[in-house]
Amino acid sequence: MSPGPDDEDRAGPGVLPAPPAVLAEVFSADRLPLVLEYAELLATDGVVRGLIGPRETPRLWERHLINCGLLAAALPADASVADVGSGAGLPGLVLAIARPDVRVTLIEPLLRRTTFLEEVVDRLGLTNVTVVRGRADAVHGTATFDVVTARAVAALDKLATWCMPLVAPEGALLAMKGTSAEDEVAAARPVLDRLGCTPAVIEELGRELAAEGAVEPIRIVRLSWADPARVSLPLRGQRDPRGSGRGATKKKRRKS
Ligand SMILES: C[S@@+](CC[C@H](N)C(=O)[O-])C[C@H]1O[C@@H](n2cnc3c(N)ncnc32)[C@H](O)[C@@H]1O
Repeated sequence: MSPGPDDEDRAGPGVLPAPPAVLAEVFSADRLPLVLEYAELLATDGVVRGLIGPRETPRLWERHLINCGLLAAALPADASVADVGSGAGLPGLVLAIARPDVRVTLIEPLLRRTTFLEEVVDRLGLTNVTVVRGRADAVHGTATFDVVTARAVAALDKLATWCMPLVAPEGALLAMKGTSAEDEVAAARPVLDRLGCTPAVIEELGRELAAEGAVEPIRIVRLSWADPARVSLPLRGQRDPRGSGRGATKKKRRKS
């Protein structure tokens, strides 16, 4: 599922295929121009700057934008969302485009990537996105979120250790995992138990569209706190995320 890391060939931009008809079933009509513009930026700047592999351009729609767009259906209304390891913005930027009601924080340590993310946010005029340059654990104790997302970042045991401290007591980690989901859940079980998670739930999204043959469904692993009343999140400073109602408690935007 990786779009091609930095060490992949820095080939020129590929040709972005015409968007498939199903795009209009995943994104509302008023958001389609933003998805098209983002796709163009990924296929051009994103490839030239080594943020997405050139071999991904032909499958940008199905494998990346539609794949991430399907996750939008799993977000509660007005949720605060943190996308850990956003890379070139997948799935975080896609979620922010698909769902203007949610507030998305993109957490990404690499400067080259956060620079691109901030440029895309400015170009698209997205007002519901915050870019944080740093590793997930640097945000521990400063903010919690209704939903934490991650795609192609780490195995589930490591991912849960990085992400669960960012999950609000009633929130959830939604890890996009594909066919490895069951194996990863089994391997991570001791870590998930130790963290205090509910048993992991594997969900499939996009089934209806898949039945029409239009898309591949996506598979996510959902992790929540087993006992939200007793969640003890490591806090720095004075703010208690649990007392702040829904959503993130702190926003950082660091210009590179
Ligand atoms: C393979 S890329 C996937 C990018 C994107 N999620 C996608 O699906 O296209 C993994 C990303 O995770 C980031 N990353 C690695 N460790 C991280 C950590 N501890 N906290 C936040 N991001 C991390 C990397 O910098 C990289 O951008």
